[in-house]
Amino acid sequence: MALFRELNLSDEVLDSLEEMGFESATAIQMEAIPIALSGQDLIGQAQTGTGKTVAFSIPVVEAVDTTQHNVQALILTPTRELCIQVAEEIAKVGAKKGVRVLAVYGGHEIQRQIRALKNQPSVIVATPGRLMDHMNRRTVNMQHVGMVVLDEADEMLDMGFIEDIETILSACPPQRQTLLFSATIKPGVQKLAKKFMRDFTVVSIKAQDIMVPTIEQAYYEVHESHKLDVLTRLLDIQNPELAIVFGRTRRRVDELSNALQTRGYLAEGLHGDLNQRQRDSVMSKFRDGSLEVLVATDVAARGIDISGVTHVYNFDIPQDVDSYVHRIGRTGRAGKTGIASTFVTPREIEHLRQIERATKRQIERRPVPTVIEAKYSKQKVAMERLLNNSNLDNLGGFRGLAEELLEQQDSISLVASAIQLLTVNTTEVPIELTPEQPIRVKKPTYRDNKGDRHRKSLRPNGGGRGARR
Ligand SMILES: Nc1ncnc2c1ncn2[C@@H]1O[C@H](COP(=O)(O)OP(=O)(O)OP(=O)(O)O)[C@@H](O)[C@H]1O
Ligand SMILES: [Mg+2]
Repeated sequence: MALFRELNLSDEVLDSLEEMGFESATAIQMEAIPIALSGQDLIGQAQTGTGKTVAFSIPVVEAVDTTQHNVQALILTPTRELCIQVAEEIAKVGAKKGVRVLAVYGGHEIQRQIRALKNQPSVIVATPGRLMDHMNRRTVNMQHVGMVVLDEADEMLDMGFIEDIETILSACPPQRQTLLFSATIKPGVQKLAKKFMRDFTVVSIKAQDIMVPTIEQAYYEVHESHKLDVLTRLLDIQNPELAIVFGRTRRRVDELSNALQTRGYLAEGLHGDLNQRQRDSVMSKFRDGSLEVLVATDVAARGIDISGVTHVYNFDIPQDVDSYVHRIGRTGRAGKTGIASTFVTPREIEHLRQIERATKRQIERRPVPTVIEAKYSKQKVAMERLLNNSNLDNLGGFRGLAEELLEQQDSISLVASAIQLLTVNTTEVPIELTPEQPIRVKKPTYRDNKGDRHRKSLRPNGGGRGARR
């Protein structure tokens, strides 16, 4: 590993990186940063969670001239949550240099964005739809944009976004530098990218290494009607710090998050039908740990970086391989370990095999855990909670209460009763979810402006920007 100090960066950027706790550069950072600093166009592909954001944030920050008051760099992201996250990361890298960064995304009050744009931030991070809105209102000036980054580039050049991207790029100066990043860049994307880029360099990891080695992958063969029970058993047994559960549709996410709440889990849903305030609130609760389970559509599949996510569950098997790679990549980030479990109905086994072939990794089949195993795990967790209660030496008034109880009952019965109460079994409260159709054939998908994925066949009047609005 190379140190950032060896990469010829400005003192301000080095100071910021130190503040962030980063000393050595990851592989993609080591390779991509010098190329980007030399002014060349670049496609950067590296596994999920390996620091692509910093790999483009550093060249962005180095390129900014803070004495100029205009927009000099533009970063595009496919979802609002990622837009906010990337803007925060660039602001951190640019902190010592005093780089001003603005996140411009849909669902956020537009007048406030217009006022903020008038202050001429140096860097804009945007979702395409909202940026186009500002372009149409002439509330953003892109004449001085010297650098454009497409994060999740393959997704951005996918059919749902491509027209917006073309419009945005043609509003930027042609001599600008263009950087593309994603964990999944297929040759088709490179071909398409030629349209937007000058002579470009590709920095890429080998195809067989696409899967992050620190993510343990397993699947469970489960009938549709049995998925909820299996999920709650796994949650009890695996006891994640934070978990993301992916469902196929918005309805699925709503039903599943309600069901998990009913069964006593701190769970909430995230999808494109929620308003932005709800989306922000769910994300901030998940980030600060007051929510343990985030139930989401593919809107949370790409780029989202939350360090405590130890487990990912594909409640519904993802539509395609890329979605699988990105979804499970929400765990096992920055060298940490993670566990990804996928539920597969009997008719979807062939689809799972396709994913295995494409990722060149066998996904281990695991037996569905039983009620007894789940119960035993819950009891173990309860016992650990009693034993490791950090207040054990400082129970004050509770000791008096305990003495009072011990006058009436023997100690074993009382502790047993405490364990029982701590493991109240809400886990198997019967709840019915609306079944989802099994996935069999692979169909192209598109993404609407709320960030959710749809089958192409559902798309009204066959395409174009209009269909997403
Ligand atoms: N040089 C570094 N040293 C230590 N940690 C780092 C370094 N660079 C980035 N990180 C951390 O690694 C985590 C993952 O980074 P990032 O979100 O940029 O991954 P990514 O490659 O963009 O993944 P994805 O493909 O899922 O978007 C972040 O928490 C980030 O702060
Ligand atoms: Mg990323």
